[in-house]
Amino acid sequence: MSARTIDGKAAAEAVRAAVAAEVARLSSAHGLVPGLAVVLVGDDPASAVYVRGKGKATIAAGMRSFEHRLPAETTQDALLALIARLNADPAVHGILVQLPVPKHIDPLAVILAIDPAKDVDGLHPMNSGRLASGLPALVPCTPLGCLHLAKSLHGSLAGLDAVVVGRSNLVGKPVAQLLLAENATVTIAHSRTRDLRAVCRRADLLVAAVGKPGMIRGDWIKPGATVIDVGINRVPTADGKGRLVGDVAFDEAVAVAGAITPVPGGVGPTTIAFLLVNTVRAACAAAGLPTPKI
Ligand SMILES: Nc1nc(=O)c2c([nH]1)NC[C@@H]1CN(c3ccc(C(=O)N[C@@H](CCC(=O)O)C(=O)O)cc3)C=[N+]21
Repeated sequence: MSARTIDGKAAAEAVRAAVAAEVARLSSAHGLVPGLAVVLVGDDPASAVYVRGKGKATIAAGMRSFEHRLPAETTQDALLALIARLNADPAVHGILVQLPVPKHIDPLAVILAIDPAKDVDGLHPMNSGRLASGLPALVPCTPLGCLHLAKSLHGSLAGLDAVVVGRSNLVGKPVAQLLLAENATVTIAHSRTRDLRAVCRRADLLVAAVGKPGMIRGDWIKPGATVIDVGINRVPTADGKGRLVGDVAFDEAVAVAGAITPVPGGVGPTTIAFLLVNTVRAACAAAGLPTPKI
């Protein structure tokens, strides 16, 4: 038996179409054009690709895109000064500073400098705390994408055994909070978890967010389980170009799982789609309009 491959690209396209429709409505009914500022410090080529992808998707949805590419030697003070300007700019509703930042910059200082109302990455402790407390919050985009894919497959997640492998502030912890809010029974596993294979094998829904290519093997998966692979790892190939693989050994897992997200074409495209959703939500909140239903 072979698992169903979940089409993240199609799911993302549907979300982006809904965003574009909502943006058109906001613009004609309220003169509100949501704006997203993306800040990239340094010239990491992989990061530059994401920034370009985000900029294109933002324009295609009818929103404004503000890109700030700063040299790698930019000081922390200069970056904080830019964030202060973006916080004060009424045309900017969402701010995303691409991570990682160069070593001489403290990422926490950057995250704390962003106005929580514009924090479309959901990394400010105000937003992560609100999420954990069950209050309205801006939630990180990758976890929103994971939840969207899991819910479109399962409908209700209530009572499912969900195992999240990875405990980052950007993915592991918020995805666990979202699953808990959907009434799943949630285990957060990580590199120090004893018998990780046995823990993973209990999962009806397995979310892999560790950043280690192919670490989750076929025999770690309960037959018929849903597997959401968040890993985006570039591994070398003979032609020198490299290719993207997830944290799950896909060829093994596909023979065991009930449904699985591929890499690329799984969670990645939904991340960008929910970045647009978060920007529209932030814009509506700033304008005193109700949260849109997307
Ligand atoms: N503050 C911050 N927030 C982030 O959300 C953030 C970040 N920093 N730093 C880098 C990572 C990485 N990331 C990706 C988003 C989409 C794809 C994506 O769309 N990937 C495509 C393929 C892209 C390709 O082929 O190169 C896919 O999986 O199908 C990948 C990676 C967001 N990140």
